[in-house]
Amino acid sequence: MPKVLVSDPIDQVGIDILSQVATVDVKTTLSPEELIQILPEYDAIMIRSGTKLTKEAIEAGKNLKIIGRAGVGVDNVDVPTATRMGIVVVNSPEGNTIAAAEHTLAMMMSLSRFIPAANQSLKGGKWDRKSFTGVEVYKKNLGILGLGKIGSHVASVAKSLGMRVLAYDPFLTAERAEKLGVNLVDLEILLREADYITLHLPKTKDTAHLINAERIAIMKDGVRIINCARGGIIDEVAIADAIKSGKIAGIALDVFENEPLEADSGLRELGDNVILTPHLGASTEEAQTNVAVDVAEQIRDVLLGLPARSAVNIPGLRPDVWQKLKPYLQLAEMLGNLVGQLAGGRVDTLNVKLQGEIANSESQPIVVAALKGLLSPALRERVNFVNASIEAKERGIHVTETRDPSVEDYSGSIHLTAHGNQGQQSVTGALLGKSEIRITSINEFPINVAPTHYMLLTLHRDMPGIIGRIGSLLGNFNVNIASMQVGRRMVRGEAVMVLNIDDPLPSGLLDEIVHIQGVTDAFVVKL
Ligand SMILES: NC(=O)c1ccc[n+]([C@@H]2O[C@H](COP(=O)([O-])OP(=O)(O)OC[C@H]3O[C@@H](n4cnc5c(N)ncnc54)[C@H](O)[C@@H]3O)[C@@H](O)[C@H]2O)c1
Ligand SMILES: O=C(O)CC[C@@H](O)C(=O)O
Repeated sequence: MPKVLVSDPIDQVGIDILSQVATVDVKTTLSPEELIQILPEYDAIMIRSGTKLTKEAIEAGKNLKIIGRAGVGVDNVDVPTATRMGIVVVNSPEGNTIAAAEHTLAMMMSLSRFIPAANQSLKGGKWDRKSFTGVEVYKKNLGILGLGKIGSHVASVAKSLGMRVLAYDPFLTAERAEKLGVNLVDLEILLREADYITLHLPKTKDTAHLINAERIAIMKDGVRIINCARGGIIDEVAIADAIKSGKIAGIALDVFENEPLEADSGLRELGDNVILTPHLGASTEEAQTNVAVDVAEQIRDVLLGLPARSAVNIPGLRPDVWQKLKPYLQLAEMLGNLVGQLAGGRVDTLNVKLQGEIANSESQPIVVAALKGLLSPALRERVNFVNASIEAKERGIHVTETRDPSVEDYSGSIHLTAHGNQGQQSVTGALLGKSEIRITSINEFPINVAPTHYMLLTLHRDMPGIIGRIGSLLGNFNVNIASMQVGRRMVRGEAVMVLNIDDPLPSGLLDEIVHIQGVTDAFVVKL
């Protein structure tokens, strides 16, 4: 049984799913050192935002196949290291959308009506109504930074509260914003016009300290800010200063530059107009069930050899799409392996052409499969679907993609062309029925060969006697031929022969074959 480590509190439903296929250890109080010490034992790890999977931790996880993040943000995972090590990283992109949006709205209302402070005051024995006169959100401007899943839900609720919604999101189309009934504006306009500003974007090098002293200075006096996205998008020192000066009327933070927030953080000292929650955006029963199921199912599937539906470092495939593409992925991998062996030396460019019924399919997984096949003779089990693209890039292999739906020889086929330091080679493959793989051309010579473990390929002149001579040579060396195919474009022109052989070719025999008169080249292929 594979072993899965659950290192943050996860809903029991997730543990039950994992237990169907693995031994599950739940250890939620590990120090970073303890984590590094035990990670080599595990095939998978499931985390929330508490566990930090640093480069060092991931490198210690020598047997890890998958990292499951029960939530959206993967900023606590060193994804490039995982990718380099061929570890799939999956998340739950939608499981906690509503929870985070509702927490944001609750923060906005709490800021407007001083609910936490009024509650504290009343429980402290007072009946103070004067200190807690709030403001209405009705007819106010809400500025949303990042109009993705959470931002969009906040926008639609805010509109129904009678707010005017402005959004800044450089990656969003004007059509999408219009459909949401939101005014898409420049950052500066949003900062100048908003009465409330809420953040819903990822933390990247471009968004770090996006809200800083300079940008606070151009905001309306009395603005209220909410951050339920990620700590560090706001400069905490700058907002604390702006609260103290009265420039900002209120701020509600669910996320912090350092989590857990330091016990002596200055933010804890600020007044009633500052509301702090300990990263609770995703903490609803419903969201925790959603993310646990979503991620546990993906870990279970990957441990069973199935694809993940929302991997962040490989193309995620829906099960129905995967069922359809699976035989083509196997075909692409075999063809990549074949064309790489024919190319012999270094490959600089690989063209992947999707033909017939798959011409309009998602190409990325097929390209990745072809690259995995291409690199597998050199990298063996070190290359997989996760790191094939990176490994190819690091080796300077440039990938191009083309599509031709008009090719109708087979229902769907894949054509690969590899250019390298030893020239150009091309292969085509198709499926017979639903899943039987056939090689249907080599260097544009039509053939129809079922690939086998050992194959001998020759390029030769189509003339009497050549095939017999090659056959006798193999017989002399006790190599058994299982089947044979010849492809040619014209009688007595150039031809290709593919022999499926039962045994590996003894050393020196290939050289003898190449020296037969009329043979221009010969290759031994091991698939
Ligand atoms: N507090 C919590 O517990 C909690 C829960 C869930 C999600 N989150 C966080 O909330 C954030 C949003 O999550 P989501 O699911 O809506 O993500 P999403 O990917 O659906 O949306 C993010 C949006 O940000 C936009 N964006 C990216 N860079 C930007 C930039 N420089 N300026 C403006 N917009 C930019 C993107 O175009 C996208 O539309 C993430 O940081 C996520 O980690 C927090
Ligand atoms: O794990 C959590 O509770 C927080 C999750 C949240 O930050 C996310 O990005 O999905």
